Amino acid sequence: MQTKSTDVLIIGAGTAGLYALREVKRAKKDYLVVDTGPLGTTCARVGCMPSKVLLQVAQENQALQQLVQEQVITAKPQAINDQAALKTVRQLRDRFATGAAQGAQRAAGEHLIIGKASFLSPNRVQVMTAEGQQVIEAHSIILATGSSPVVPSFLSAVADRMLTTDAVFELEHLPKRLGVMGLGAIGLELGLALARLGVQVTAADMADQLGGIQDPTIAQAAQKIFSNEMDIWLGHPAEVERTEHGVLLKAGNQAVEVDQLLVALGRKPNLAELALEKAGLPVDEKGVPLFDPHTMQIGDTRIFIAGDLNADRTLMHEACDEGAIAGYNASRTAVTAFERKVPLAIAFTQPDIVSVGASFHSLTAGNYLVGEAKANGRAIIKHDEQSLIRLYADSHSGKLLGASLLGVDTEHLGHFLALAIMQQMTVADLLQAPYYHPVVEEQLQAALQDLLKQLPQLQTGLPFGLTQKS
Ligand SMILES: Cc1cc2nc3c(=O)[nH]c(=O)nc-3n(C[C@H](O)[C@H](O)[C@H](O)COP(=O)(O)OP(=O)(O)OC[C@H]3O[C@@H](n4cnc5c(N)ncnc54)[C@H](O)[C@@H]3O)c2cc1C
Ligand SMILES: NC(=O)c1ccc[n+]([C@@H]2O[C@H](COP(=O)([O-])OP(=O)(O)OC[C@H]3O[C@@H](n4cnc5c(N)ncnc54)[C@H](O)[C@@H]3O)[C@@H](O)[C@H]2O)c1
Repeated sequence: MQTKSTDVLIIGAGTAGLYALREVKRAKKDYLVVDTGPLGTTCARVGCMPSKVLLQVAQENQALQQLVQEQVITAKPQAINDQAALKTVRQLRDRFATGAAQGAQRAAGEHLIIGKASFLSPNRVQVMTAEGQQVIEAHSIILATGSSPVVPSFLSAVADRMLTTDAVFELEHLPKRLGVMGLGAIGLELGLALARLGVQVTAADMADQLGGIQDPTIAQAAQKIFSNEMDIWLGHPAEVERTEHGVLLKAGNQAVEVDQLLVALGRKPNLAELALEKAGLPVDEKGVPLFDPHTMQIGDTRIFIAGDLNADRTLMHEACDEGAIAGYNASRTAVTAFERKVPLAIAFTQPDIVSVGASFHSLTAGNYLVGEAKANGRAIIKHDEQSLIRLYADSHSGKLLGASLLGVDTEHLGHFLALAIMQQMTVADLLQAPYYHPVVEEQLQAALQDLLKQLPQLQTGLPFGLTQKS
């Protein structure tokens, strides 16, 4: 059996692992990277990218249908060619995934080992490869093996009619009737995309609000908007039953027969095969190692954990930051604590659902104010009649704390607000920015004015948004 030694071993060559690798190389450390394959990252192969391509194709189809309905286009277009639509999604997906896989191969070069890694002891890992077993001894180890869809065992009865995100982008044809279990970001994005391609979608979530939206006013508005496109059942766990021609999706006292089932019940960290017990790591009740989110270090060990594997901030840009932090610290004796960025989450549902900064549940009653604005002219032009944005500000200082947004193109507003929160800007500061007309950003201006009216201590007596020339 071959034994190799290295400074840093990275397990998992996905987004977090590759960002870690960049820092290890910058520190000029010796390294090895192990991945089971397929390379190409979850984000590009089965995650962020194919889901956004599918949403784009679906929105284009929806826009076309709308023009037909308004008789702007009079010749009825042919029915959607689902095989071609799904092939288009795969073609673009393949471009992203191939690019990512080639990037991983280039970055790791001859230091890449394709195989399954598991611990033998705190600094020794065995790797099962096609050629046999290898043992690697490393001074520091970075764990970045990502996550996989949660599929409860009761679904095995309908396994042949069940899809997860690992399979949905491989479909050759669209089902006529689809059941969606779980209305988090995945269930919502994919349920809406498929509904916009003409699939009859019924989606169930046991939570009382969809998309994990915490702000009750935004949650209610989102439910109203998206219920126009698919049947939404909230508040009861979903169950299934096999039928002669499909699957009976049930929740509470509702039931519907569907042809296929998309399971979007969350993702679980890929911990099981790592044999963490042999590394003697401290873990929580779910078996996830206890780590410091500012250093990515597990306890006081030389083992670091980044990306979806730590089940903390399971988003692509967070995986990049966590990988970079882990790679930086794994390459040095002293560990540096890094500031984490302003929280930002976007579901690309058009109207988008955005949460930025302090979440609604984290606000303290009596210490915050809400500024609200509804759809403006530009939103209405973009067929978004019901958008709603809610900004939260500190009731004493007037600093912006966070926001919950529901509206077309609010992905961009979310970034603007994240920067403002990062800079600790007040409502009055933010109103000093120019707001062009007609743009969706004017909704921010309206919500900020709504806030400033409630903050007499920030008012100068001058017109809102204007300052005296010095
Ligand atoms: C459908 C979908 C849509 C999404 N959309 C978005 C979005 O729009 N925006 C966003 O920010 N996030 C989105 N996400 C989340 C985002 O994709 C993840 O947060 C991110 O990809 C996690 O990266 P990672 O490096 O932790 O994991 P991965 O990229 O999965 O990397 C893990 C790597 O580890 C390897 N591996 C696994 N087990 C082992 C082992 N035992 N030994 C060696 N190697 C192993 C795997 O082969 C893989 O290469 C989406 C996710 C899904 C599923
Ligand atoms: N645009 C984006 O940023 C984006 C898009 C897709 C996915 N993601 C990431 O992928 C991860 C996984 O997404 P997800 O949507 O699968 O997970 P999730 O945890 O966000 O949502 C799962 C949903 O399933 C529901 N659920 C669980 N068990 C149930 C049951 N028995 N019956 C009915 N409902 C049940 C939960 O209430 C929850 O709302 C998320 O953490 C997210 O960060 C992000």
